[in-house]
Amino acid sequence: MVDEKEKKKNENDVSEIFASCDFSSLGLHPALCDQMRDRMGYEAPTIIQSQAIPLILSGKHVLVNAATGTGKTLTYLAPLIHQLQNIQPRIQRSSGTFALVLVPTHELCMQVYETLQRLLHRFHWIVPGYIMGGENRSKEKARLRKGISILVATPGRLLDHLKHTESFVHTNLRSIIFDEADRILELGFGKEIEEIIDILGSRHKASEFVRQNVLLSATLNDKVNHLANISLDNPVMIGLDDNKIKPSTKQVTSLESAIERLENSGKVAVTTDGEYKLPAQLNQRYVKVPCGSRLAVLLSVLKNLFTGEASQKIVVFFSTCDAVDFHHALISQFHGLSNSKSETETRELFVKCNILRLHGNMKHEDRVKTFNAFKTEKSALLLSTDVSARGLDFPKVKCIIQYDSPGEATEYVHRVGRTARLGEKGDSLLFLQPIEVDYLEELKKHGVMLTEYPLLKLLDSFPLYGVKQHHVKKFVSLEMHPWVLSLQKSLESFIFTEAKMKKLAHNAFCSWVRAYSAHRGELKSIFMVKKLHLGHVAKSFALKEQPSLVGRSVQKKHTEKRKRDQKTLKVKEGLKKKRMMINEGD
Ligand SMILES: Nc1ncnc2c1ncn2[C@@H]1O[C@H](COP(=O)(O)OP(=O)(O)OP(=O)(O)O)[C@@H](O)[C@H]1O
Repeated sequence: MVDEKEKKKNENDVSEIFASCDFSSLGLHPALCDQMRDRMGYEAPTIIQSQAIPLILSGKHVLVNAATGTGKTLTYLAPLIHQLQNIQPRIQRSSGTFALVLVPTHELCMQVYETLQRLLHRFHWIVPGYIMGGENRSKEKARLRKGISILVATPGRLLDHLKHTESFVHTNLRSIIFDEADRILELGFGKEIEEIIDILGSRHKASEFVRQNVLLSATLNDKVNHLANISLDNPVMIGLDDNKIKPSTKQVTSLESAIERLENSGKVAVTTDGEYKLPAQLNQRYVKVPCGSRLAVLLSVLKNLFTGEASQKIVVFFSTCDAVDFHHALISQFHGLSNSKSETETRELFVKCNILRLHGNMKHEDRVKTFNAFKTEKSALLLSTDVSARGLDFPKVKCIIQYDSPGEATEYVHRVGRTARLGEKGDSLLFLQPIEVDYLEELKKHGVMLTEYPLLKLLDSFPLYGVKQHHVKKFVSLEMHPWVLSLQKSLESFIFTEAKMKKLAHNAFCSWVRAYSAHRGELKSIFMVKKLHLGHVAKSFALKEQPSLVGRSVQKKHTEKRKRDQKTLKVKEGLKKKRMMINEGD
């Protein structure tokens, strides 16, 4: 009976992801369809693919908004390949670049290139290639001189070659794809993109060809408007709800409910206040942890996950590169509770796992190594900044932990989107301090709802001196939980005795505070740096003492301001806090 229910549920999940047609019915070349089915295992198109591929094939400018992990890469690559293989006589390397795919990060660049290579298996005359920051420029120049038919690129490096590589032929360019369009702009590539579009020709006519441009993301928002308006001509919108597009001119029905065409002016205006699409099978939770206990709780959650199941793939997101480095070093070396009774226990790592790290300050080759390793490993823990948040398709990731909050709701959506891809199950856990819980309201505005993680139950399950916590004593607050206290003490002693670790902790502390104060706009009222207790922040890096930030005067000012603000808040929050404490102890 249970099996039947589960089967029915899986069938429903599948019907929400895949369309009930096959690739050939979308108008794609039979050899491409065979390649996708026989070599890549793609039996049927996803719903977004079935909607967008015919439109892209028709040559229209298209704006695609679809949940993470629904196959947007194939949505644009398959029609590109179909269009290029159709050109007679066959295109030649010497004719240069016919299609350009712009992506925000190195890793996404490699990933799209790899998919492209596999798709082109039966079309050897169409040459794929990539250029990106960190790679050897002269080797790239040589490849461009030989000719790349479909070029995947990051914006900075592309602009560099457009300006300085004379042998780069782009007069035949027919399509530009902006994958993760909003992120390209968020990373500050707006000017580069404008210059690129300037050099490559307007959206209307590049040379004798009509240019087709396509923009895609799981979170199209008003940052994209400018880019859409300079690059798209009378675009078709796919997957955008009516309330995300202004002005909306048309009543939509059936298939058209997902396709809204702006007919009056061809201008795009996407609003930010709409709901984001998240995978329905994603189990989203949050955990409320006071700042000083964050590290102990993170390690406890990880220990539990890696002890519970033999193979686990988990990504933990941090706000800074220094924080990634510190936690990576700590988890790779920390052996557990110093006052634990068992010798063997202390010889084992506290969190036993294969640990990897990824961030923008790493050497390009190391980034590539990590990216490939995490893709192929069956069980691993990846600590990362937002460099992994966009578009990366690591197979079988079971859980996403956002240890440092993401800021914009869009980033939340992309981070959790690294799991629960293409109908698979996945969990996510967002860490929030009690002073940050209003962030849940911010997420709610975008239709993102989270339930609370049963943290005390988890902490109670850890044996301390051989006795399970619930046999010891009831307590009221999380900070005073014997397991947390004991773990925190061990972490602090470990850092205190290791000079290298202490240095990493100091750096991580400083950059974390800087990142915290850099929250933008409305989020500043949720993530208020002046509400932070820097001593507690230091504890979250296992530091016994708070390191100097940028000089005593700034620190003093901060403390005075915090004290003043705290006085005012005290009365208001007193009652609320008491209630919270009692609830926590219940
Ligand atoms: N029709 C299909 N059938 C089976 N698998 C598919 C199909 N289309 C794509 N996939 C696979 O689905 C996974 C997710 O695809 P992709 O990375 O393109 O998603 P996405 O929508 O771009 O996600 P994100 O928004 O996170 O970038 C990939 O592993 C891809 O190979």
